[in-house]
Amino acid sequence: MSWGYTAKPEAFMEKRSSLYGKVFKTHVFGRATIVSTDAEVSKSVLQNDGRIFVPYYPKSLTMLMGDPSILLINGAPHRKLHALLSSFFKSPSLKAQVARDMEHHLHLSMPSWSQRCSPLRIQDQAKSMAFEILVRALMSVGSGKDMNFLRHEFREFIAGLMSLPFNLPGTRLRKSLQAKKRIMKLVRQIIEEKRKKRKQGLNPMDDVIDVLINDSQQDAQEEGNEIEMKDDLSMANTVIDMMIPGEDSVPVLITLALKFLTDNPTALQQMREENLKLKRLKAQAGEKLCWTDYMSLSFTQNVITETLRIGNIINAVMRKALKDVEIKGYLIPKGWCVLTSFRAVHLDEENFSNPYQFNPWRWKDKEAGGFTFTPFGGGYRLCPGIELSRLEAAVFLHHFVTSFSWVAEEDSIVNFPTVRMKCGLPLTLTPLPSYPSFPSQ
Ligand code: HEM
Repeated sequence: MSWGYTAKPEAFMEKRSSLYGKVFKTHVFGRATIVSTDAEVSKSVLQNDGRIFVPYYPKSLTMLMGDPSILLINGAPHRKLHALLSSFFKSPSLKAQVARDMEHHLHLSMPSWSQRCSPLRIQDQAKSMAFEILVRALMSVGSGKDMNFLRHEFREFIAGLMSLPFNLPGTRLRKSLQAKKRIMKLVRQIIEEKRKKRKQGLNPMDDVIDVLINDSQQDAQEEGNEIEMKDDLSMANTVIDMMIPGEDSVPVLITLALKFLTDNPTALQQMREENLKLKRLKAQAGEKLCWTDYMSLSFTQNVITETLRIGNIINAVMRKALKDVEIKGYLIPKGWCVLTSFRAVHLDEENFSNPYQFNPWRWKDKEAGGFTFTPFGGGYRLCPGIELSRLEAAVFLHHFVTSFSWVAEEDSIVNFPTVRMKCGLPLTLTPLPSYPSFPSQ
């Protein structure tokens, strides 16, 4: 853990890899653990479904996750839920909504940013926007009382994810569990209202709750069962647990991209030119930007890819072996944990030349895939939010780099327990001649 707080946490891995090879034994959170910094071994671990490896999280986290939770379930129920969510998150209608939502939030916020005398903490702004967009995609709650309630309670809930696992009055974990109960109550009310509307013949597919209700109704019909209360409970749990990986990662991606661009003026200039060109073309054609336009900005996408590689928003994932298993000559004994370090692979010179250099050009004409590049994990648990995350970041970055130039205050990246900018990346902004970004709104 002490390595985690340094600027180079992978030095923990490098030291041991140099002594024992790319796969070695150690203790993480007090558990006997095998660490893999080898892309091939990590690939095999990630590609194995719940028969050999199951997800492993610190105890406080599992106590806060629901039962069942997408992050913990295995086998056929997991595959079904993962497929449902992935196809919803990939749908063009959701992407169009997410792009519009992000534009809307920027449209409301940017005028006040351009007039500020004090620096703007970009991480806080991105966080607030990404939270609202996520909640809308999950349960169609818009800005207002319920959104503020969810924001407050969710903050209280996640504060306990990495706490001591004691559920006693006054402990951090107990406070987080209580916050989760309050969120559950609201989410269950939303589910009930949606069910009532369905009885009146309305069957929208606007958000994750709609997708889950639809699925539970189909199951019930096929099996000739009544919808049970436990269906709504597990649905509420699924929705809340999806907020855990979804909430913080996109704003950190946006903030890190701006940090790396600040440090690399040539990359910033190329990205600004690419985005200004698109903006001019659209203005000449009298058209608004749509989600496919943002995704077609190749250099911007390369900046996002390189930010994911070097930023390592999710450093690693852990699995527990259910039986003895041998991978590439290494024995992983039953009951042991495996930590697949994405960070070590992304920063390994064997996989990327000058790995510590932010170099978006390395991705020119190159697929951002394979098992040496796994910011979104891989195999059965590959993040369903991949495309949405890239889209949100691209929309934010488009409007930001074409509207402002900036000077950044001194700040540094923190890598533990989660990746973020220590001071939220304070920027002093100057509007560019191309500002405002939303002439047509
Ligand atoms: C930059 C942004 C993001 C990064 C880097 C990221 C990374 C990851 C990684 C590494 C995993 C794999 C975990 C494992 O193997 O145990 C994962 C899973 C997951 N992510 Fe993301 N994520 C991002 C954004 C999102 C968003 C926006 C959502 C939207 C709701 C989301 C929802 C999920 C879910 C539900 C899972 C669990 C999938 C499963 O276990 O089947 N993520 N994410």
